[in-house]
Amino acid sequence: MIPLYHDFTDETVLVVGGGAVGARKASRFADEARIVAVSPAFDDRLLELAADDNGGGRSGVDLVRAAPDADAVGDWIDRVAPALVVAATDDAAVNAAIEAAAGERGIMVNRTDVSAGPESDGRDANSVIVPATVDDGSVRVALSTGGASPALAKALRERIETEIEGAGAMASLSGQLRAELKARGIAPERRREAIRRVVRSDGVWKALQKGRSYGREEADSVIEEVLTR
Ligand SMILES: C[C@@]1(CC(=O)O)c2cc3[nH]c(cc4nc(cc5[nH]c(cc(n2)[C@H]1CCC(=O)O)[C@@](C)(CC(=O)O)[C@@H]5CCC(=O)O)C(CC(=O)O)=C4CCC(=O)O)c(CCC(=O)O)c3CC(=O)O
Ligand SMILES: NC(=O)C1=CN([C@@H]2O[C@H](COP(=O)(O)OP(=O)(O)OC[C@H]3O[C@@H](n4cnc5c(N)ncnc54)[C@H](O)[C@@H]3O)[C@@H](O)[C@H]2O)C=CC1
Repeated sequence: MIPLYHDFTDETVLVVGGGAVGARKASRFADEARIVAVSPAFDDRLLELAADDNGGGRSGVDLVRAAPDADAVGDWIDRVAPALVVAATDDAAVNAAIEAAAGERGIMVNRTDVSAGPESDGRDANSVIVPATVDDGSVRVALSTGGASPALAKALRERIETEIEGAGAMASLSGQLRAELKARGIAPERRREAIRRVVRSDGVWKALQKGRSYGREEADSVIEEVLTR
């Protein structure tokens, strides 16, 4: 499995099953995508999500009360035309039918009730795993145990949370600096060396905690040292 980052802006995610798991997945994807959740009953978290989906530039969360059986899930996929389907019912036969119907249509599917494919040595080609994630600004860590232990994915995510603190500010500063060095016409080898030093400098990381201008000052001295050698 190869991890990739996918932008769901302007896309729809169909979540079938409105329990705790369906609610967690819907809430994750609602940051970007329009959500259509289909279920005979909805977790409180999904009801809240749908109620305040007008704020924050979200694309919206639509709740549809229905309980499609295995034969009907294909029609739901055709009607909603999602980029991704999340199979999150507590009915394994329905989840399996969703996976099959999505597969026939070449649509990504996240099956929440199994860790691997039928042969247990892999998932279907279009079957995706939702990783545990940590964000700091534009920096995003995604973590999977290959389905072996979601609880471990969560525990590791909690550890990494403190580890990447400040990475967003560093990404933003070093991104600006590399653009500036390019614009100044600094030779590529020097430029790369300077940026590599900046992102590894404890001094710059520490200074950034005080504020961007302190980080900038510290980074400038690291860069000058490289350029004047
Ligand atoms: C395969 C996968 C499919 C998918 O959903 O994409 C899947 C499958 C299953 N999860 C199960 C259980 C739990 N899942 C969690 C938590 C998370 N599960 C997530 C992802 C994934 N779960 C994918 C693999 C990810 C990987 O590769 O590691 C996370 C990371 C992301 C997210 O869901 O948002 C999120 C943590 C988010 C965070 O906090 O950062 C907890 C912990 C808890 O709740 O405290 C438990 C209980 C403890 C335990 O059982 O481990 C069960 C058994 C159900 C049962 O027993 O009936 C199955 C089915 C099976 O294993 O067969
Ligand atoms: N991937 C993950 O992280 C985890 C996965 N699971 C698995 O995910 C599944 C769901 O877990 P929970 O949300 O805790 O269960 P739940 O029982 O709280 O929710 C299931 C939801 O599916 C709905 N549903 C049932 N039949 C349906 C149909 N035909 N169409 C649409 N909706 C239907 C129910 O009304 C209910 O709202 C379980 O099979 C469980 O094994 C459980 C924990 C974590």
